[in-house]
Amino acid sequence: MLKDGAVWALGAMSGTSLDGVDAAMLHTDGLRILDFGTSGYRAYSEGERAVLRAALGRWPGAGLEPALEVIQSAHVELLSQFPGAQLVGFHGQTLAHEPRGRGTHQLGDGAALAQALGKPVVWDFRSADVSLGGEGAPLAPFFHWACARHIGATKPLCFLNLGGVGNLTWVDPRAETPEAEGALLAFDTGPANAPINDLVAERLGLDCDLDGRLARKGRVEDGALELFLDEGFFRKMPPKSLDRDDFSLMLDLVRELSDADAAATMTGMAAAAVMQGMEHCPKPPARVLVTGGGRKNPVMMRMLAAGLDCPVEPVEKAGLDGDMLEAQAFAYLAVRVARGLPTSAPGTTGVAAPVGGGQISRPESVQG
Ligand SMILES: Nc1ncnc2c1ncn2[C@@H]1O[C@H](COP(=O)(O)OP(=O)(O)OP(=O)(O)O)[C@@H](O)[C@H]1O
Ligand SMILES: CC(=O)N[C@H]1[C@@H]2OC[C@@H](O2)[C@@H](O)[C@@H]1O[C@H](C)C(=O)O
Repeated sequence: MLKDGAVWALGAMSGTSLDGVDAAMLHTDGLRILDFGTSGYRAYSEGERAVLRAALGRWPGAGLEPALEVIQSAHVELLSQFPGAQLVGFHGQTLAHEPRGRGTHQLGDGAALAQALGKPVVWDFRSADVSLGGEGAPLAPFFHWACARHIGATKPLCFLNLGGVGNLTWVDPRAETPEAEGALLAFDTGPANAPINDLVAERLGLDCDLDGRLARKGRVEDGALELFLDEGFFRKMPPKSLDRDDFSLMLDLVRELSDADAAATMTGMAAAAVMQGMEHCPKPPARVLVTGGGRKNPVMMRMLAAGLDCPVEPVEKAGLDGDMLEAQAFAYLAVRVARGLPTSAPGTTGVAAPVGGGQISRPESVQG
């Protein structure tokens, strides 16, 4: 276990949108952010993405070797470019997530990665939380607390991650630790970019609706939006989390619409899901800081700004890096695991008591 001192940790995240691996260095003692370091990105090739896509929904077992090979080799390639890292936080690729059912599955072999990099690797961050009754997600909220303190926030604020799935964290920066009662409330809001990506891939062979160019030309179809908001998920109190494809029915709701109207409606659904989620905040936030790829979609940002009564801004407005926040989060969580500190709490995953997820693998030469 690490002593109290700060370390340079390297976090790596392969998100639900399957675009690639993000990696970022963070100097932290597991409580405070002392400094941000360099970062990098390794995109998946078309072929690699197809292999990963084919593995979505799968649980550990035979047949995953090609997908595992993609994850391991992409991570080794990217993470070897950070020789200064003292510890690695390796999220892996979520293939399936059913916290009240079969569990949660992040593909990746932390022991093999530790061996390949010659560094200790913290991995399997979500299982312990799930086995103790938590949702296993979202896990970035403890880092959001550290970010809120780092930027000098004095009033409650929200972090909104618009990735493949959306997740919202309400944080009270006056709390002394992230696990303190009332410090955090976090949950997945609903689908964000994943269904939009799926729509434009299916209809137009595109990766995403870049800059909302398609949605901008369309109009939100209210009937489809209402049917979407009828989903039981939105009435559920937090904590709650989602699998990437839990809302694949969305594609059916827009099937009859033109490409532009379908894109506008799906963008509207992602924004409306966030607005529903905001109603769960214990107190109105002073601002909503948006991270993840969705913050680059001006149509989505405009819809959010129109629907919420506080400023909605990309995290860059507060000096943070919205492309790397999740990778930094897993660097932060890795240090917390190594120091024996919790990484989730009742307010973030619904787990009964604060819990430290993640296991540590060390390369054989430095074992013990
Ligand atoms: N300029 C842009 N215009 C529109 N959408 C964009 C733009 N840039 C990124 N995106 C969307 O953001 C997605 C990537 O977001 P991000 O990297 O936050 O997802 P992720 O980390 O894989 O997901 P998650 O947080 O759910 O694990 C892209 O797949 C795309 O849909
Ligand atoms: C099971 C899983 O991998 N969930 C992801 C996903 O992507 C966004 C949202 O759904 C969030 O719950 C989580 O990721 C972020 C990094 C988190 O744990 O905070």
